[in-house]
Amino acid sequence: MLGGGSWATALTKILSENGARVSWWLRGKDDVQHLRTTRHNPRYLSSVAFDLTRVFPSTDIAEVVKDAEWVVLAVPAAFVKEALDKLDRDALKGKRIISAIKGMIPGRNELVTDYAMERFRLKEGCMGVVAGPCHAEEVALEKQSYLTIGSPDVALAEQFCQLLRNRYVRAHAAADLDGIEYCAVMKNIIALTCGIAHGLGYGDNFQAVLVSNAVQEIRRFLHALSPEPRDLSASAYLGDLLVTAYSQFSRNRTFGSMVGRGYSVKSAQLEMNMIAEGYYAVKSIYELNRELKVTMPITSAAYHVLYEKIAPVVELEILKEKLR
Ligand SMILES: NC(=O)c1ccc[n+]([C@@H]2O[C@H](COP(=O)([O-])OP(=O)(O)OC[C@H]3O[C@@H](n4cnc5c(N)ncnc54)[C@H](O)[C@@H]3O)[C@@H](O)[C@H]2O)c1
Repeated sequence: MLGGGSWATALTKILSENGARVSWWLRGKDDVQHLRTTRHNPRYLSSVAFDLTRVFPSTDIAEVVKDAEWVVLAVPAAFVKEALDKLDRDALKGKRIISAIKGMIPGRNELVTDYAMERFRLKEGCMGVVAGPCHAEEVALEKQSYLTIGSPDVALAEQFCQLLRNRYVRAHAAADLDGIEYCAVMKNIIALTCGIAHGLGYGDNFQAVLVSNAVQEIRRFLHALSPEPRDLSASAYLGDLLVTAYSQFSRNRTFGSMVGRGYSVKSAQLEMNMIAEGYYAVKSIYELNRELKVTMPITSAAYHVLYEKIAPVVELEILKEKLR
């Protein structure tokens, strides 16, 4: 498991409680020491106690990966390149890689799976993504949750599902890796925009229209990039969009709401101790769309507010006219 945040902590809980041995890379020495002595991650989901006969925290990423059958990437997208670049180019050879990251590599506007495949010379069939409407906080509380594992190799996806299934986690396999991964990136942009609207005082009526228009925006974008048939009403797509747009645990929505209420981007980021992936996703998707030229009013509005310092109130007035 690579990553020390909430999602890495939640996935380590699920996998280790199901009997897997989990070597776990965390960046901070103090966090590793704390885990080894108290069995708890001090920073994220700190109520979860780990069984240290099955969970092995370490700051040595090469050592963690060395004997692993599966490698799960759960570092925020903004830092995944930095983390993976610590590894030798052959370090992931012969392993099965699952990305649990819902974001793109900043500056490269590349999906995490595409970057990993290129960096480690992997074949597409050895990678998968974890998606679905699932917040780490609810995993910690063992609330009923659903995950979708997307991989062009559906057998590999199904093997990972078997490692995840338990009393409160249902998991199923799907073949649409690109569609699921892009949708997971885009739903964060939508949640962030819902937050901006909420922060400005728009209500539930407006948010419902925003989210329905978002489904159409995602459909157009996915069709332009990867026009395979897919059912966007499935929980890996629509479910994930809904939970991120509406949940109290959605940090993208919280971040957007702070911006809508007048915080600068910097001060909103400083105040949250967590990463709002949508901030980076907006830039990647907006830049990718410069070539694709898909009509994307919601992504454009978020971009103008976050990167061109257009006042949220002005941008939402413009967006309002474009929604149906
Ligand atoms: N939290 C969830 O419920 C959830 C659910 C599904 C997917 N995800 C995805 O999982 C990924 C990880 O998110 P999270 O929620 O665990 O993050 P988080 O905000 O909970 O944790 C942030 C982590 O990033 C680390 N970090 C900060 N600066 C770093 C750096 N320079 N280099 C390396 N690491 C650094 C921090 O130490 C911390 O471990 C994201 O792509 C997110 O979209 C999260």
